[in-house]
Amino acid sequence: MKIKRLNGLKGTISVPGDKSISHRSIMLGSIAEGTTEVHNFLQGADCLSSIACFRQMGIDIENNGDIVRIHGQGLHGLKRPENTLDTGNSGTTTRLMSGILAGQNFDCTINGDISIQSRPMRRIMTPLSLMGASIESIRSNDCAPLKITGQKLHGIHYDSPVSSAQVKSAILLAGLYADGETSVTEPVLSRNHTELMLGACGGDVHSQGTTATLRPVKRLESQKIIVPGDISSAAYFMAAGLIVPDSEIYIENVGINPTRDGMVKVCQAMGGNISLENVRDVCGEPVADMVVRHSSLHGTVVEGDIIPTLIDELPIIAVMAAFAEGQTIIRDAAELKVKESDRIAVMAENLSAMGVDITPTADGMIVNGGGAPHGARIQSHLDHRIAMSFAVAALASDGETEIIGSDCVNISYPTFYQDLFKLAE
Ligand SMILES: O=C(O)C1=C[C@@H](OP(=O)(O)O)[C@@H](O)[C@H](O)C1
Ligand SMILES: C=C(OP(=O)(O)O)C(=O)O
Repeated sequence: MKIKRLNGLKGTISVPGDKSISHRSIMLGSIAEGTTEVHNFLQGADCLSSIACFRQMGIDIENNGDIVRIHGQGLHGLKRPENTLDTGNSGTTTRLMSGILAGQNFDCTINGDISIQSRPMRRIMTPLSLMGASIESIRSNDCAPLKITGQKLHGIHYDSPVSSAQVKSAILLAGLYADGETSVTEPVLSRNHTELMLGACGGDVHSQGTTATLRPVKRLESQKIIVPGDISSAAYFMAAGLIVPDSEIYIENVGINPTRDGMVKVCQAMGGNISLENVRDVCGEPVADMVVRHSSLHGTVVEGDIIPTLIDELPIIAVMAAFAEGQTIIRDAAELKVKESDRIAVMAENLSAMGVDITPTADGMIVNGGGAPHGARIQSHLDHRIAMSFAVAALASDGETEIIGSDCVNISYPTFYQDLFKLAE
């Protein structure tokens, strides 16, 4: 993909459904009683991996592109898969599904692509083992492939060393199969979609501060789920609207759950002209429309409790920092190293190639903005968030940018390039 500078992005955009909520709709729908109907399901490769895995366990899932219907078989209705469950590129599928598999009455193996095979799984293996699960890293490297032999589980209280919704959710989902109460305390509150969605389908779940507590129930009920637009996908349009001169973009139907909305706060802290309209509730999740106008940005510090609320947006925040006056410091974000790529190293490599003054640190990066980034050959490292971030950077840079491995946007946003270039017509 080759991209040149553009001016004046204008128009209305509706980003696809939230990835986190789409995954959870498949998992909870599969173990609920009755048919779960999902509207605005994200048809990205990651969520299709979740569908494929639960189909392999005997769940009938109809996907007509507009509406996904999951014919749930109840908490104990999954069947032993004949083959390895393939989670593709999806950390969310791998970790959340492991929690469910830990409590089944069968054994199975799960594995994913080369990136998944290097992402840390010890973070779920430890708490699930404390619950009585049998979960083994087949290559003894704490990564997938994982062999999981379902067991009778017991409830635990777990003090998680990381603020990770995937860890928290794996434990809570296993807790559905435990003989007592399960609770998780995390250092900083991470996204709470699992708690909200479990509550909506009849789960007994309570949150207080950074602790979520679940008691097992006999059954979960199916739901109609309307998935809000993904703020992590909207983030590229927020950034594009702010850094591309003469732009004004209206982004419709964006989920603004307070455990996910750090990007809006950072845009505003950098001087971005971004406002929320029509704030409403859709299926228990807050949703808004956004108006974004080109702005002169200045540097900021992104650290502490806000980090989990924008963890996937840090690559595009680093791009905004490159176009802002002054210094931006990102810290407390060591988690970036264990995503689809090492997002600290890859942002440093690629922004440097564009002539940006960036220093990677152990838990983030320091970007000195105000230069004039120029086009370059960008390696996506097959990380969708990296490809999308540099497509936006390219629009405001001199010359031409080539993104190698640009197709990986398919993971979370298959129509990304069409949607972006439509705003320039
Ligand atoms: O629970 C989820 O849906 C997700 C949680 C986050 O990961 P961690 O829990 O590993 O921080 C995020 O990066 C990922 O894109 C989706
Ligand atoms: C980290 C991400 O997803 P996952 O962990 O599900 O692979 C992401 O989408 O940026």
